[in-house]
Amino acid sequence: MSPIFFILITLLLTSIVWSVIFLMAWYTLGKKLYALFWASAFMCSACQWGTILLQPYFESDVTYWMLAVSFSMASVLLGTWGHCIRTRCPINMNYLLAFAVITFAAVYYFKAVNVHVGLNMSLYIYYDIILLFINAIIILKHKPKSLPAEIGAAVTYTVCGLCLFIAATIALMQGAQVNQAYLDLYILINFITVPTAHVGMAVFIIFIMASDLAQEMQKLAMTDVLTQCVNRRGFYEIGQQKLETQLSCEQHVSLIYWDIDSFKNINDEYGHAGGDEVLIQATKRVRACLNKDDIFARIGGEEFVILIARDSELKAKQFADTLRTTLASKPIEYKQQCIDVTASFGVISIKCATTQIDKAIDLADKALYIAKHEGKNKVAYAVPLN
Ligand SMILES: Nc1nc2c(ncn2[C@@H]2O[C@H](COP(=O)(O)OP(=O)(O)OP(=O)(O)O)[C@@H](O)[C@H]2O)c(=O)[nH]1
Repeated sequence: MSPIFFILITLLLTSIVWSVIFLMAWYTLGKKLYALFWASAFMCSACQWGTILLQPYFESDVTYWMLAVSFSMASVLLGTWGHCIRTRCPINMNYLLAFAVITFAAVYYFKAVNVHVGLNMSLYIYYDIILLFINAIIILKHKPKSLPAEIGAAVTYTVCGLCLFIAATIALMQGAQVNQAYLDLYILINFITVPTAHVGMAVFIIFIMASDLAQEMQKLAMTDVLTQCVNRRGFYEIGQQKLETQLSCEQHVSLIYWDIDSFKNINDEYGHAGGDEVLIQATKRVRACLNKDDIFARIGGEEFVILIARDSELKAKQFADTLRTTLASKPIEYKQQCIDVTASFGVISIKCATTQIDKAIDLADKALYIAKHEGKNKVAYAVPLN
C-alpha cells in the first residue's frame, strides 16, 4: 500500500480528534462561538481527507475533485471566521465568501469545461494561502502586545502558507496537462509539510484558547467584584509598572487616595445593600471622569486609589477637585430615596520613576487623613515625592 494512504488515514483521524477536542473546548471553556467554528473547520478537513481516500469509489472525477476542493476551502474559511470572531476583526466575511465562490467556479471551469491541470490543482490552494496569511495578520494585529501562543500560531500559519505556495506553484507549472515530474514534486512537498502544519496549527490554536483563559482568570483575580475596579492586589501589580512608563513619557503623575465620607452612617441608615449601591454608583461617576490609561482601584471597603498621568502638573493636581465636585454634585438614588454622598481626597505628585507605590499610597493616605480632619468633602495635598 502507498505511504500516502497511511498519511491520509493519519490526517483523517487527527482531524476528527481535533474537531472533537474543539467541540469539548467550546463546551467547557465558556461556549465561545469561535471554538465551534474551529471544530467545524477541522471536521471539513476530515471530510477533505476522507474524500481523497474514497477517490477510487467516485464515478465522476469532476465530482470527486470539486468535493475535495470545497472541503479544503470551507475548512480554511471557517478557521479564518473563528479567528475573526475571537479577535473582533472587522473583516466582512461576505467578501471572503464571494472570493471563495469565484475561486470554486474557476476551479470547476478548469476541471470540467476547459481542462487545465495546473490551474485546477493550484487555484484553490492559492485561495487557502491568502486566507492563511490573513489569519496570521489578524492574530498578530488585534493587540499591541501579542501572546506567545499568538506569535507561535501566526508563524505556523505563515510557514504553512509559504510551503503551500511552493506546492501550488509547482502544480501550476505543469501547465494544461499532467506533468509527472512536477506532480511527484508537488506530492512530495505537500505530504511532507501538510501533516506537520496541520498538527502545528491545531496545537497553537488550543494554546491560544488556554492563554485567553489564563488572561481572563488573571483579570478576574485582580478585579473587585462589586465595583469592577482593580482590587488592591491588582493595583500593586500594575501600579508600579504604570508609574514607570508614564514618568518616562514625561507625563505628570499623581496618586489620589479617596474615601467616601461617613460611609458607616450610610450603611446604618440605608442598610448594607444601600451602602453597596452607593459604592457602585460613586465608582461609576468617578470612572466617567477618568482617562483610558488611568488606574482606578478599590483598596479597602470605601477606600479607593487612582493613579493618573496628565500633560501638566496643574491638571494632575486639580483632577481630585473635579472628582470631589462630581461626586457631591447630585445625590445617589436608592429605592426612591436620595443619598447625599461626599468624599475626601489625599493627593500626592510623584516625580521619580523609582518611587515605591506603597510609599506613595502611605503619604496620600496621610493627606486624606488631613482632609477628613479639616471637615470632609475636601482635597489635601501631600509634599510631592521627588
Ligand atoms: N455596604 C458596604 N459597606 C462596607 C463594605 N466594606 C466596608 N464597609 C463598611 O464601611 C464602613 C467604613 O466605616 P469607617 O471606617 O468608620 O469610615 P466612615 O464611616 O466612612 O468614616 P470616615 O472615613 O471618617 O468618613 C464600615 O461600617 C464597614 O462595615 C462593603 O463592601 N459594602
